[in-house]
Amino acid sequence: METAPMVTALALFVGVVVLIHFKRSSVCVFRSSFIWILSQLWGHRVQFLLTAVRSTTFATRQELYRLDITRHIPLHFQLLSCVLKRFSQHKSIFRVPYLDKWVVVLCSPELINDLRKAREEDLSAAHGFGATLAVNYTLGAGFVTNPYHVRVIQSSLTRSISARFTDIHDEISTAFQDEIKPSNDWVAVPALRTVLRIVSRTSSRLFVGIELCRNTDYRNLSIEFAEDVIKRARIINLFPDVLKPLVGPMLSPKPRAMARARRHLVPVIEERLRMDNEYGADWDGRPNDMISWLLEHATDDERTVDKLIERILMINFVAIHTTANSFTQALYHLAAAPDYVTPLREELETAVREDGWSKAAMGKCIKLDSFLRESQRFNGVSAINMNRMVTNPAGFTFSDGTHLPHGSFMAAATYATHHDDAHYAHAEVFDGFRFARMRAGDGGEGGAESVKFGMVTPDPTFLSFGLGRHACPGRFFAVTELKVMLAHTFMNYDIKLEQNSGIRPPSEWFGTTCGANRSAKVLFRSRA
Ligand code: HEM
Repeated sequence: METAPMVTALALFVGVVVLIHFKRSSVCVFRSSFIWILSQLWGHRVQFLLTAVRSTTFATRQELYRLDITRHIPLHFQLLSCVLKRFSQHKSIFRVPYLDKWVVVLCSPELINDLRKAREEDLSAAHGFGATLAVNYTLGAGFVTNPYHVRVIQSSLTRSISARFTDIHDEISTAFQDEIKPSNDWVAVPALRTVLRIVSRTSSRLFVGIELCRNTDYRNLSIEFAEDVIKRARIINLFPDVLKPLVGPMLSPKPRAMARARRHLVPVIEERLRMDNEYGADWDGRPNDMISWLLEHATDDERTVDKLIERILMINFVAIHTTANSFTQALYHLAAAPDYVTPLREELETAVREDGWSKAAMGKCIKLDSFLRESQRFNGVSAINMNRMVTNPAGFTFSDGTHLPHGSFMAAATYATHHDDAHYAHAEVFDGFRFARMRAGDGGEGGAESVKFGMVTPDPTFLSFGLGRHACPGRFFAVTELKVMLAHTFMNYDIKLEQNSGIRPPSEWFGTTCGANRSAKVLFRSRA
């Protein structure tokens, strides 16, 4: 009985806090939800009309952003992706409402270059990722406060790709054989789920060794944790900051994932720590894997079993789904356009004849590299990349004079940049060897030596891996994995789409995220 007034008071308090929090950002959210429902019912004309009215109001209220009425469209989820895909192809800057904040979108190479050149103390990537992924409650605060895993990936992992190439190739071959049994008949394979298992095994072979990478529960944990982080972060971000410490721990996917990971990783890490403490970091037979690399860079407070497990979960999070989605998209492209297969096979056969299956051979496969880069250009994993927050109390001013205040969030319009005819001829057409031709024509320097237009080389018109100091440090490993997987596929199988229609299964958009089609199957048949 006595608790009733307290519960009512608490409910009122929470209600008021939520209202205050949502006062600014969610007026637009409610309005855009309303617009969305209307547009579902009566078509897109209503949506444009209401949006235009709303944009005018906004423009007169605030002078912060230069607005283009037809392009400043406040929407989220499906509409958000629609906006970011179709309406940001212009040389400007505009902002869109997420459920929890406004995000300023940069649409020209000049503005994106400003973002690339900005000092860390002006624009923070860590705060950008941190807020988007609610890291304090999902991955762990260390992802932002002490991101030493970035150095580990940049240096130790990237340096070890050649030395561990045989393991990468072996794990990919074995995983394909386990997942897609050799058969003279066509076998339908659910593409994305299968690829996720292959990528998870391959990454884990380098990260934690052959035994664990083939353990079904460990493999499922690596896949499921990343999915949980994304889902939970979206929910946690719906709450105002003041309530996050309350709901964050309740919704956190970390405790369950840690408990599950401990079962597999504790013995391995304890033994490694024991050996390192006894013999230093140079003992014979010390595995050349992620655990060793982390220990080489970790400060004392990070050298505990739990902290190392947490770090491995973080690395799995950034490494597995990105690569699996990218590969599945490329696989769909290849299955939909089998004419690419013969030139790809010929190129690979020549390279392997000269260098065997090695990193050097992969480096010589310019057409393969081009095909993968074009697939990234065409789909990517997100409509916007390079999330940053303005951390300078004085705000941030772009080279064109646009000023954003402290606390603003921004990102680069990747999809729109990639699909702009000003940057790519016939940008809406998938042209697998586009970059191979560009590379050959690169001032006569073309061929394997030229890194320009190569898959791992970001530039202001190719943003799949970001750009500048925070460009994806795992891209060298990811690209090696992607090349070996695609090469293994076309050398060992014939592939086609289920209906043999030549139409690539459409990507699935959720807000700004672009995923490979989850339900499509690809047919595989072993080559004679
Ligand atoms: C095809 C696969 C991949 C794609 C498309 C991709 C894409 C990206 C993008 C767009 C960013 C943000 C860059 C920016 O903000 O400027 C990023 C950051 C990052 N990626 Fe990747 N990534 C991939 C694979 C990997 C792999 C395999 C690893 C690790 C082994 C990895 C580790 C990271 C890390 C640690 C960051 C944060 C970098 C920082 O904070 O400075 N990624 N990635």
